Amino acid sequence: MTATPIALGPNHTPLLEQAITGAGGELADPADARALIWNAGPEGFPERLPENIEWVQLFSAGVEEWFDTPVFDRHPNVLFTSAAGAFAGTVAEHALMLLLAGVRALPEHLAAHSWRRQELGRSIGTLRNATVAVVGAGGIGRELIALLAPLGSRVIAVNRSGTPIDLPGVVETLPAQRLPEVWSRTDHVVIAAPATPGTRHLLGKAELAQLKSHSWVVNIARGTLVDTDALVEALRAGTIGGAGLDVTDPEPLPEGHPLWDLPNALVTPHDSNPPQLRTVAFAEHVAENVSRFTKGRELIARIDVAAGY
Ligand SMILES: O=CC(=O)O
Repeated sequence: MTATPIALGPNHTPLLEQAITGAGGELADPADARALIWNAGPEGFPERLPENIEWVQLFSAGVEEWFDTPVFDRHPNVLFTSAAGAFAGTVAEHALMLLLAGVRALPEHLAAHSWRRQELGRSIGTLRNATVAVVGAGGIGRELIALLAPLGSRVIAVNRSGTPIDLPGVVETLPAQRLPEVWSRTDHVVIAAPATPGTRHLLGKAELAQLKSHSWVVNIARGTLVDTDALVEALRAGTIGGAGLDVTDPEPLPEGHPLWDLPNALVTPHDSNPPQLRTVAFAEHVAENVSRFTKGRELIARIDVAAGY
């Protein structure tokens, strides 16, 4: 079988070159290639792709910043794929870490300088039999559900269509339009949905007001899905248990922002998928998609331009 010409840019790395050539591709210039593997953000992306490019693989799982560019409109005949799913394992692990840290009162314990056993112990909750709403049951959400199930959590999964998520631990799957029902029914919330105009501030003042005083909110998706000011207000007032945030709005979260100092906020700097893990996972994703492309099979993580992710 002849190798399929694939272009790589803007950064050539031995790992990605190996992923391409090992999966049936051969490195080529964009002018001669059938596909482009792009391992950076929108800046520097070619204004017009050569006509011969049929498929472009993008570098991130969330692609909302690409929707702020004319790239999709300019190339209506090109298939774009994201890295959705490629980093799901590491991001789900991080989400579980934030949720467990919150529910088991790790921040209070870290802040303690004396053996206040009775007082600290009172803040500890459990994920066993707790209802956890996983808002956005795509790649990350599903990985997280698989981690929550052995802990005995009862998951309400929310996805766009409401198509039942057939995984252990899921007690109910709801379509996105029934999200308003979820807040008062759940103990904790994990946000794992893509950033689209429709998901902006899906957790705001009115929604936070329906959560329980022990509820932890974890966001590993995008900061814009949560109304930051409303969250800060709820955290200050103690009307929810706390928030574990790998993503914030704004991002980077400026020094001096209240979220850094609130005792019931746990912030990590969007590093649930750090470079040393991302590089390897992205190369595996590229190898899988190049292999599919060379065999004429359907690619994974196709971007649905109309849906916005
Ligand atoms: O946030 C990181 C990504 O979307 O890949």
